[in-house]
Amino acid sequence: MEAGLYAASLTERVVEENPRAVLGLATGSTAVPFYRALVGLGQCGLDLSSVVTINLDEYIGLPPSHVQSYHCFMNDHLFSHIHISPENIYIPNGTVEDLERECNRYDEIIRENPIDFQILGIGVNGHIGFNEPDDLLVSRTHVVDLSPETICSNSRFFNTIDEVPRRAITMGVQAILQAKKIVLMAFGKEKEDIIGKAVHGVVRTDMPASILQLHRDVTFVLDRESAAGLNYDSYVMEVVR
Ligand SMILES: N[C@@H]1[C@@H](O)[C@H](O)[C@@H](COP(=O)(O)O)O[C@@H]1O
Repeated sequence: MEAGLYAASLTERVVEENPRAVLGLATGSTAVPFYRALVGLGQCGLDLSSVVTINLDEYIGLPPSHVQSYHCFMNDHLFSHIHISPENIYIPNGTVEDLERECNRYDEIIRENPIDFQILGIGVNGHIGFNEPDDLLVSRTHVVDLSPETICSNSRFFNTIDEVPRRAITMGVQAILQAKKIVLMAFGKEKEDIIGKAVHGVVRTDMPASILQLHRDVTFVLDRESAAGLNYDSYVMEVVR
């Protein structure tokens, strides 16, 4: 089965059980096939009109109209293709003056809308959302200085590396861990090492995704390349990118 479709079918089950489910959403190239499949399921009758969506993160300084903002990504890949009311869509606003207030506002939204289903990608350095490797992990929504690895990795979406924002607002690890179900998607050779560490390694704040080992319901949707370091053959259903 195609990986994006597999992840989307897990979402479908949640939405069929609860049409008002709260979906925690991610951006990044890994998520693109997931959204394509979800839009396809929507066209085949899956009713997404009452779901609430809460995105993980947004760059600071990019207006929603900027082509590389996560607002724009979500509109392009999902929201413009499904029927969903705009008041049910939450994405941090990285253009406000008072960022601390925005973080508090976002935590209040998450508190009022506990996440049923969280989609995650993973950064090349093991970040989830924009929770970067550090001496500590922050539980609440916060402003983060992006690491040099993340800036370098995400520069592929910008004309020059200087255009990549240096800071972002991200949901903290508490909201992620409180999601009832988590699906992390990762593809390609460049994710093999971090997937090995996230799944089998010790739980460390300098490998943020390893904290998912503390959650009771996480599904990793991987291709052969990203899963090459794991010994889970008998547990893994074959998916293709
Ligand atoms: N903040 C996002 C993450 O949420 C995402 O997981 C990561 C992976 O991106 P990609 O899927 O393009 O490798 O990209 C960004 O940094």
